[in-house]
Amino acid sequence: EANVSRYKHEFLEMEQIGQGEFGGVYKCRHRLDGCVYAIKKSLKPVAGSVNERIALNEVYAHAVLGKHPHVVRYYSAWAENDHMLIQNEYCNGGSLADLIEKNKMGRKIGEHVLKQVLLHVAKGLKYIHSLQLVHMDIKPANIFVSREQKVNLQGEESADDGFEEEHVEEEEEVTYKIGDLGHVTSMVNPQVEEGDCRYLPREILQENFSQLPKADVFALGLTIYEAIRGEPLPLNGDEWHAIRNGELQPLPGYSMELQLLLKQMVEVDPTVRPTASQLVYHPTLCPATIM
Ligand SMILES: Cn1cc(CCO)c2c3c(c(-c4ccccc4Cl)cc21)C(=O)NC3=O
Repeated sequence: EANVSRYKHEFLEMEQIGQGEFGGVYKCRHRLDGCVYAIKKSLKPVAGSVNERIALNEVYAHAVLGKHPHVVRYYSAWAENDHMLIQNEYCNGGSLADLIEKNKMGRKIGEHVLKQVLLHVAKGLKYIHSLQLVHMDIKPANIFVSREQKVNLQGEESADDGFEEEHVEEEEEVTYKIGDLGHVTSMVNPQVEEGDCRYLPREILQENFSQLPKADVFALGLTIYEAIRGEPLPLNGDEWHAIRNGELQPLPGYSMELQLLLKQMVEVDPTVRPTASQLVYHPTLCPATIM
């Protein structure tokens, strides 16, 4: 009936973790499986509207993109009482935008952290692009962080002769995941709903959709550039165009190889930008093989 709510019936709402014109995002515990999920609750879009296309894009994309360590996992979506709800994997470490915000005051985000972000998101993009899909809204707010305590008992595999010191090592494993698939579209017959213009390459604005995967690479390049500088990117104007002419500010304190890679990723000509696959195997990002 109209007012039976699956949301209330199946989930315990713990806290609101996001707010937008679309509605809200909530951290919820499933009453049956006891797991925590992120649930976005938005007003049901008007049939035939752009918002409906974005909402359907998101669910179709999640259904196709299934399970990947660097793409936020989808569980379910449903409609109730004029609302649309989508239940996703909860990432407990906030978003990259939160990390940038936190580092505004304090010390800068370390190069090794940024290389991890770049590598993980490139792996997620490689997977998305391998399915002939493109994300089209890569930006700090759509990269989520999962932190897990990894406890590995040393000596457990050796014969337990009673003399082995049980050595427990606490280490935290951080995983970066691509979220918010509302702008995902097909590479083949694209229905491009432009993402955030701060991360949009010029060719997309000019409706040249011949190299869509390179738009994701461009947006990832500017995402890392912003994480380094800690300054918001321009929405328009001369500074917006300067960046699209490949003019990036020097980034003191970061290696030349990383700065060159970022410049390559935001190249004017999309064919010059590396593919996600080339990024995954890029020597700058691959942990140096100890000779
Ligand atoms: C604002 N906000 C904060 C978080 C938690 C980060 O620690 C968050 C998540 C998601 C989403 C989200 C984005 C787009 C569509 C659906 C969802 Cl659930 C939004 C989120 C999502 O899919 N998974 C999240 O953890």
